Amino acid sequence: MDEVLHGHSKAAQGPAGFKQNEYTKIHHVIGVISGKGGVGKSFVCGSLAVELARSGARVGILDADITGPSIPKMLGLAGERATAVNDILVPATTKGGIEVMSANLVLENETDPIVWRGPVIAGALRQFFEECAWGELDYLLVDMPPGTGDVPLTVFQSLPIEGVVVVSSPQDLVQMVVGKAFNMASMMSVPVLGLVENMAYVTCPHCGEKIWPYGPSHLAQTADEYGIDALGELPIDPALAAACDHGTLEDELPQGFLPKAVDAIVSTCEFDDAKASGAAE
Ligand SMILES: Nc1ncnc2c1ncn2[C@@H]1O[C@H](COP(=O)(O)OP(=O)(O)OP(=O)(O)O)[C@@H](O)[C@H]1O
Repeated sequence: MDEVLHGHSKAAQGPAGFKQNEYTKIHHVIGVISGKGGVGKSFVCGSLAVELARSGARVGILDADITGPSIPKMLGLAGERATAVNDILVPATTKGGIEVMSANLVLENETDPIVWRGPVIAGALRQFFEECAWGELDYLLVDMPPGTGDVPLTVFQSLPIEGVVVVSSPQDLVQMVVGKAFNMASMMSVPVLGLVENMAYVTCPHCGEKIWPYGPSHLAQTADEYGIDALGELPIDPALAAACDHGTLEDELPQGFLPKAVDAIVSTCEFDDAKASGAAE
């Protein structure tokens, strides 16, 4: 029974890992996950991509949140379509150079609901990775489906994810929803790079005072409990909510918005590169 609930290894459990094609050279795949929906996971994923791209990295986002895709809109790609050349998909590119593949970029109509069952979703994910010409990317960020169900499990099993950033709301820190995300990553043997608390506070537009509507942050305490890094608290910022709605996040995101999370990704990937080149010598 324990084996059924907790599994053992990727190889023992699920679909074979997706492979890169001849048009793709992705150096690092990083997931952004949350224990449940609506905590701002896509917002954090988009913000990380913007910051990495601003630093000069080649960045793509695979929007694995197939039934609730929100990446294209926040990055100004609403109404855009991915193209296809000889059955190979070509991602859409934002004006800042971030490549994006998302269900919303292949639907005839963006408001069409996606009512696909698990195996169809898994097929779409495979296409987005294996049949997509990503080119050379330093980082492919994967906006994971929320929660800990069938689809996130498929993503963990199929994509070569090197590490995940966990996004949480203030309430989730208290209600231990973070534990579900953390445990899922652990079961899949994927390192957790750290925890970001989204929507933790608001800044008074008049005096600049930080107001904590949900009480003092539990970020450090929760991160400690799981032995992972606390990657910072993010504000509720109406200007950024509007930027997501208007597709201008690339322009509006303040410089250095989530520096610890960006550093965690970059340093983990550098460490993995060093390990790989050491092993090759
Ligand atoms: N810190 C923030 N400040 C202002 N608006 C935010 C913030 N975080 C998220 N939002 C807004 O909240 C909405 C939901 O965010 P988002 O789509 O990132 O959630 P999600 O966790 O990915 O949802 P789901 O997993 O259910 O798809 C978006 O419209 C986004 O613009």
